[in-house]
Parts: sequence; structure tokens; C-alpha cells
Amino acid sequence: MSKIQIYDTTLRDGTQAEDVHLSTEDKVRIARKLDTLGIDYIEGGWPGSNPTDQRFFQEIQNYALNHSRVVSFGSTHSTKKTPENDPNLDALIKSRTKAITIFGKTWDVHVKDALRTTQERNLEIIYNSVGFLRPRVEELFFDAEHFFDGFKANKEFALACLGRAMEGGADILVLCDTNGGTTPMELCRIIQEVQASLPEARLGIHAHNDSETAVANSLLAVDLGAVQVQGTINGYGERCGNANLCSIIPSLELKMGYTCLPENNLSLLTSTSHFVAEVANIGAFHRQPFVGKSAFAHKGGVHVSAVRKNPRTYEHIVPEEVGNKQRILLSDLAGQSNILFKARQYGFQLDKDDPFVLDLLSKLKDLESQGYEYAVAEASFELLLNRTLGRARKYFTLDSYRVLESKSDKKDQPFSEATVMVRVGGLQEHTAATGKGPVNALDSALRKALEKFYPTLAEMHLVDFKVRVFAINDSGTYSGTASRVRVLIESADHNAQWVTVGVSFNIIEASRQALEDSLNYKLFKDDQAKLTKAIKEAEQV
Ligand SMILES: CC(=O)SCCNC(=O)CCNC(=O)[C@H](O)C(C)(C)COP(=O)(O)OP(=O)(O)OC[C@H]1O[C@@H](n2cnc3c(N)ncnc32)[C@H](O)[C@@H]1OP(=O)(O)O
Ligand SMILES: CC(=O)C(=O)O
Repeated sequence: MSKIQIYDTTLRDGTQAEDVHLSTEDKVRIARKLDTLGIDYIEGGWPGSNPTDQRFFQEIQNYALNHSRVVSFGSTHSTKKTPENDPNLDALIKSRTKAITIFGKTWDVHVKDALRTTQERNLEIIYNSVGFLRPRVEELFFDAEHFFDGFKANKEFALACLGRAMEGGADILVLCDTNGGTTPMELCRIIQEVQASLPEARLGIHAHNDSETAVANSLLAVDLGAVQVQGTINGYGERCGNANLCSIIPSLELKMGYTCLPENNLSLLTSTSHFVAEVANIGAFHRQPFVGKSAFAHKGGVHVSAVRKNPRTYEHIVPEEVGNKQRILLSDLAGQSNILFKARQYGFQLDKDDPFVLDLLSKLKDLESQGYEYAVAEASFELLLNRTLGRARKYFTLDSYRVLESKSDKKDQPFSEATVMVRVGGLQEHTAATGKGPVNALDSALRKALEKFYPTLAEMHLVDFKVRVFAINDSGTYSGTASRVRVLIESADHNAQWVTVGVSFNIIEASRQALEDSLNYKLFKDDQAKLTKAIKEAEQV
């Protein structure tokens, strides 16, 4: 199986994305993760550009990477300078990387309008820059910027640029679809013409995603003989992004028979993707192929029924090969198979004829149609399942609650106060609490009332609170302030995190439902843990 060089530019082109900002420390953390994954080349940045990138190249020298080679990136020398006095080329050398990439213009429009120089001078700049760096670095790559647009505009000039870079000593000529507008059909034709014209050249591909074809173009280029693929983790990059390595690597390895990563490392792909998203502080893209949370999530009853019999029926690869996993979702599109699968996850062996399954399915569909979303609020579903089976204890009853909002002075913040009446066994408790907002006041009052019966409730805290407004009602008209809302509450204690849901026309009532489920779930979970412990102890006796 032939090896394809994987060249990651998350730390350089990835940071050219509108919402990606990485500190030097972030870059080092990502570089080390990419090294663990087994990426061949990590483009660390443009050392002539800013102090963050400059520091990265110093800092990364303190780490012995096992696999990856760090690459510094810059442009050919300035039209007004020579290689010897160009600060950009000097910064590349000072970065002390064993590999360097420089980009040069190959589109006549850019030479005329961006560089404002002649084609002859551009060819000279390319040759001189590459030739100057060649003896000073072990590996040298030439990024032929705008190559495909350049080829379409002026084929002879674009090919001459490649020729000069090759004569100067570049190891690989990387054909860049810088504006991301090249179709796979054009790309195919152009690469074949390059190969006919420069048969000795070793080619690479660097594609942008403006036409949503960056991955396809990269795969095609490899199929045609490219030996290096440049891209970024999660496809981050300038404008619409770069070719997504999280799709390219598994496609090359699992579908096209190439080797990209060291043996057995492909299963690190999903965790690497999530790690990079986390460090970049960008919400994970759930629908991302291969590594997204939804990449192997099955919702439709027909799909679930089939994947339970044979996962291949609706999965293009085995999720674990890329470190992902199958998920079965609950919704109004579910069939009995979804329920059976979920019940098994929680330890119940049921079968399709069980009347309980149909009962739960119809409850689920009814609640989902009102706006409850159990695919996310799995703790609420687990309670619903156990309640329907008669397995969940009723820990407390909230007989009534009242929430008051008042504001006395223009300068003051509104004041929230909640009172609750709860019953635990035969005992009634009447409590009041204030809070920063009505939901906080209600939460405080409920806990105050319940903690004397259930002290472990003090261990839990609220992690996240999300409100979604359903502005369009069932008849398709706009409901305005009379809209239904869904509240999702994420809670945690020292060893778990769980999400609960509530739905109502009243945001406080929706919050009350989600809060009550959250408290109940904590108590239910504690009971389950006690039971498991008792069973283990009994088994040991
Ligand atoms: C396709 C790509 O993604 S290439 C990478 C793009 N990335 C970036 O631009 C991020 C890093 N860039 C930077 O920090 C800055 O632009 C710097 C430090 C490189 C240059 O900053 P400045 O000197 O202030 O120039 P400025 O950014 O305004 O313009 C870019 C200059 O580079 C020149 N240039 C562009 N491409 C090339 C090239 N291949 N070879 C030589 N010069 C080039 C432009 O003509 C322009 O020069 P001019 O000012 O004489 O017109
Ligand atoms: C070099 C580069 O990033 C590009 O042409 O897109």
C-alpha cells in the first residue's frame, strides 16, 4: 500500500479562519496531539508574520516529537528585495525547522495586480527564493498559489512557474486551489496536463472548500498520483475552509487503500478532531462526516431496525475504525427497535411483543410532538423508561410553587423569590428562597426543602441551561410571546453529568419540569449506585 504524506496546516491556514484564534500554547498542544496521531508534517505558522508564530517555532523545539516534522511557511521574497536581504526568508531560516514551505504566484492576474511586477520577475523570484533556501533546509516544498486558476488563465506561464520551482530544487510542487473554485472535472484534466508537461515532478495538493469540493479534489489528486495532501483538522481555514483531513485520511485509508498514519492510529482521529475543536474553542460540528457525533447516529425507525440486525445496512464504515461510535436516537421518528435498543443500554431485556414497549413508544411520540427532545435529554428518558416500568421511586411531590418577580427602583436589578410546598413520604415542607432570576430562586427553594431529606443533593450543581423558543405553533402561525419553550438543563455531581428537559408555554414551568427531573435523576442514580454496591458485596460474601 503506498504511503501518502499528510501535511497539516491547521496551525497556519486553519488560523486564517474567521473564528479561529490560537495562542502559542494552544499551537503547541495541538502540534503534540497531531504528532500522537501520526501526521507527517505540521505547518506551524508564518514566522515572519507575528510574535505568536515566532514563539511557536522556539517553543516546539523543547519537545521531542515522535513522528511529525514541523514546517515553517512563508512567501517567495519581496519584489523589492533579493533573497539575501529579504526578512521573510531570513525568518524562515531562523525558525530552524527541517522543512520549509514557500508559496509563489502562478496566476498572471496576481503577478500583475497583487505583486505589480512582470511575469519574468516573478519567475526569477521563484527560482531565486527556492534556490536560496534549498541548501539551508532538508526538505523544501513549493506551494503554487492559485495554480488551477493560473493554468486556466495562462497555461504556459503557470507551468513555467512550476518549472522554475523545480529547477530551484523544490522537493514537491503543491498545486493549490487557493480560491476553492475548481471543479473535480477541471482539476483532473489540469493535473493530467501538468504530469504530461513535467513528468519528473512530485506533486502535492492544497485545496480550499469554497465550492464544497476540497475533499473530493484532494482524493482525486491522490488517485492521479499526488504524493502529499495538505489540509486541516475539521476543515478550518480561510473563508469556507481547507480540505478536511478528518475526511481525507479515512477515505484514503479505508476506501482507497493508501497508508496515511502509523498502523492502528486511525482510531485516534475522532478524539483528535474533538481536541482541536476544544482548544480552538469552536463548538463541535455534529454532522461532520466520520468524526461528528451524528456521523453514525440513527434516528428513523427503519434505519434502527436494520442496523440492529447488521450495522452495515446504514453505516459506510465501522465507526470504531475512526474512533467514533454508533448512536441510536429517540424521537417521534422512532420505532420499537429504538426503544428496545435504548432499554438494553439501561439493562432491560425486552422484546417487540412486550406491551410496555408500545406504551413507551406512544408516550415518547406524544411528548416529542409537544417539543420534548429525548435524544439530548437522556436522563429524562431514563426516568420515563423506569417510571413506565414501575421501577422509579417517587422521591418527592411538589404540591405547589410560586415565583414572584419584583422591581422597586429603576436602578435595581429585578428581585426573584420562590416558595415551594413539597411532600416527602408523609412530611410536608414549605420553603422560600431568593435567587438571581426566577429559575435560580426556584432551584434554591427546591433544594432547601429537599436537602434535609436527601443530603446528597448538595453535591449536584447546574452546568448549563438552554432555552429554545418554538415561535411557530402547530397550525403554522407565529405565536410571539405566547410561544412554547423547551428548557434543557445540564447538571453534574462529582462523577456524572446529565441532561433533563421540560416543555411549556411558561418558561418557569418548563424549567420546573427540567429541574424536578434533574433532582429526581440524581436521587435515582444514587440509589442505583447503592444497589450495585450492595450486589457486589453480597457476591463477595
Ligand atoms: C494563499 C495564502 O493563504 S498565503 C498566506 C496568507 N497568510 C497571511 O497573509 C497571514 C500572514 N500575513 C502577514 O502577517 C502579513 O501579510 C505579512 C507580515 C506577511 C506582510 O505584511 P505587510 O508587509 O504589511 O504586507 P501586506 O500584508 O499589506 O501585503 C502583503 C504583501 O506581500 C506581497 N506578496 C504576496 N504574495 C507574495 C509572494 N508570493 N511573494 C512575494 N510577495 C508577496 C504583496 O504583494 C504585498 O506586498 P506590497 O505591500 O508590496 O504590496
Ligand atoms: C498556499 C495557500 O495557502 C493557498 O494557496 O491556499
